[in-house]
Amino acid sequence: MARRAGVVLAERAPGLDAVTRRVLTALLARTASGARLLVRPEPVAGQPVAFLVAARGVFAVLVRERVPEDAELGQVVIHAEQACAGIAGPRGQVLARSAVHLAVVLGGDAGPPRERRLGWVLTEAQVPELFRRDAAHLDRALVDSVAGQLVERLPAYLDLRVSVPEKASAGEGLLGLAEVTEDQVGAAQLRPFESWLTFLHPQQQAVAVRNYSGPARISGPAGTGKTVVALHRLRFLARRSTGPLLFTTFVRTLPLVHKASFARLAPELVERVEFTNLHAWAREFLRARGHEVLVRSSSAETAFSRAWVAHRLTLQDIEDVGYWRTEIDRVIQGRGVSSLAEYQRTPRRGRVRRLDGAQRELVWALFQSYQRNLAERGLHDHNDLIALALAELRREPPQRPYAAVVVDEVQDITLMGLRLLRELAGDGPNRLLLVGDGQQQVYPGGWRLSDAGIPVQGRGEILRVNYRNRAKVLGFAQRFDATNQVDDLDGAAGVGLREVESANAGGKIESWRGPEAELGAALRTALAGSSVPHGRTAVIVFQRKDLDRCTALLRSAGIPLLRLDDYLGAEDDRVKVGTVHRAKGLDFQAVLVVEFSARPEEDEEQRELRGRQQLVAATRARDFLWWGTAEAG
Ligand SMILES: Nc1ncnc2c1ncn2[C@@H]1O[C@H](COP(=O)(O)OP(=O)(O)OP(=O)(O)O)[C@@H](O)[C@H]1O
Repeated sequence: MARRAGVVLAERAPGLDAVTRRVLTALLARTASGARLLVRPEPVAGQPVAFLVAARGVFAVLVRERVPEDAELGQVVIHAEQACAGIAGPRGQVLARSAVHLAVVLGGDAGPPRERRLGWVLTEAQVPELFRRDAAHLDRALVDSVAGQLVERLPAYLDLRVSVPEKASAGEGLLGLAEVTEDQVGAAQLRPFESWLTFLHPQQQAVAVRNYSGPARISGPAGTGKTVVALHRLRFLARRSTGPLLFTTFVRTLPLVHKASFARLAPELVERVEFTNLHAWAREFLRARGHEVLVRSSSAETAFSRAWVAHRLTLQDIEDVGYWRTEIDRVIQGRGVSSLAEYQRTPRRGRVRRLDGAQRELVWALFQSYQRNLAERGLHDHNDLIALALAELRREPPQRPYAAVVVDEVQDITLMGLRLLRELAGDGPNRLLLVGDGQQQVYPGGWRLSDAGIPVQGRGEILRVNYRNRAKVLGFAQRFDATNQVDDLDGAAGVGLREVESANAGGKIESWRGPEAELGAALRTALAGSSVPHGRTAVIVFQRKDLDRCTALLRSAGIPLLRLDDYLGAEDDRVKVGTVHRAKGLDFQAVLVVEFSARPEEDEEQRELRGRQQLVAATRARDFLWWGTAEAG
């Protein structure tokens, strides 16, 4: 195949230098197994010598002896992005600007790559990397469709191909066959085809590359691609800046799952971006500044329980212990309230029960006693981590500021967390991006971005097309959209799940209701009857204790499990199982939701919170949603 490719190139592009011809020969040989190559026979400065469209994406190719200066690379990137702008994909989408990669192939005995900001830098021996099948973004039909559109736009480039001859000579035939087989084996091992890596809705694309003069916010209901846009935008920002970038959320495991996605989208940039949850970031930052902060959840719980014993008599008739734990966690500490007088004036957004002055005094006394108990043992809790990091940051800003900070699932971060992020990112253009959906808030206690001094007027975007859930799944989930007004995270009206447009038809829903004793059998039947592999299926519950019950049932049925607490996005054969708090931000091809019907009486706030949690659980399913309700007794 290589020989044929060499002949074709010599005939059609005789003016290429020897190194370029050698590299392009290797690329052209791959067109026999489905890739496409457009070659510029007379290379021009500032433009790629070829465009390669392969399963891994679209590459603008440069062949050089050493890595060119950034100015030239930047010019090539812009040329390539312009050439590809508006290329149509499936379902009304367009080729994402960030799906166009630059590949600089270093011919001869080039030293190690110097800089990878603007593209991939490969030696000749590394060229097969461009064809790795475990990272496929495009199937064959899409490769042809994209290449066909590029051919129309680039008349100066030749559309060159070689094909596997029907009666190949021994050597060539074997090579061709080996490549074809490699493609087929690779295809069988692929993750489900992930079109978001390459194609965006025109509105998603616009948001991914817009220039914002200050902090910006992306909101929109579940499954509208907020995280997808955030990742594409990270790539866009990383290419146009130097220095580190930060992607963070409240949930511990989520940043690592998204890091794996980003590595598929922008392998050349993954080292530039730090993916970490906010508490881990704060702990590391304090450690680097010489402050070891001891946080142990179990000790904090003990400190709180001791405080509760002392104040129970005054507070338990108003609300139960969990309510007051949340009041301290999300309102007092979460908002950084530092005195009783301030607490008396504090708006308690998201909390339905009103508290008068005398009641607030009682809560404050409980809080103080909790603080004393922690201090006596030299301990801190998670909220202290954020407060201490904020104070340290204000005392001395970081030596190497982040070029950009992206915050996902922002609705569950506390007000203090937001202040920390604002301080960290600063106010400059494109430095802070907040992504979230008020409708999916699974912890009570709210804020407006303006409370944290984050102005986003004119820089708020709302996404409205749901790409995740097939129509039937979406229809089922919409029943949980009971809130009449959805907050856009800044006090104005947002968009609810009922208002989204669905991008995917079909889907399957099953529901089950029965005695708890039969839940194990019902789960087994649902799993056995589902055509979705176990590894792409999740079981979601609402509380920790329900998790233990379901885990035990599934284990006793011999079903291999992985807790969502330990799930980092890697593919395997185990059913994922976890609470809705851990399932946030994720999705699975099939989801089995288990609810236990026996619940203590709920007030309005708890009912609303439960509705939001149900909405989050249901919208995690892409194709198949099973909803089980187990009745006590
Ligand atoms: N442009 C796109 N093309 C194809 N699929 C897409 C696109 N955008 C999003 N998706 C699909 O929708 C899923 C949901 O996207 P994403 O997680 O970004 O949504 P989200 O708005 O952050 O959701 P949630 O708020 O529920 O966590 C993705 O995993 C992807 O499969």
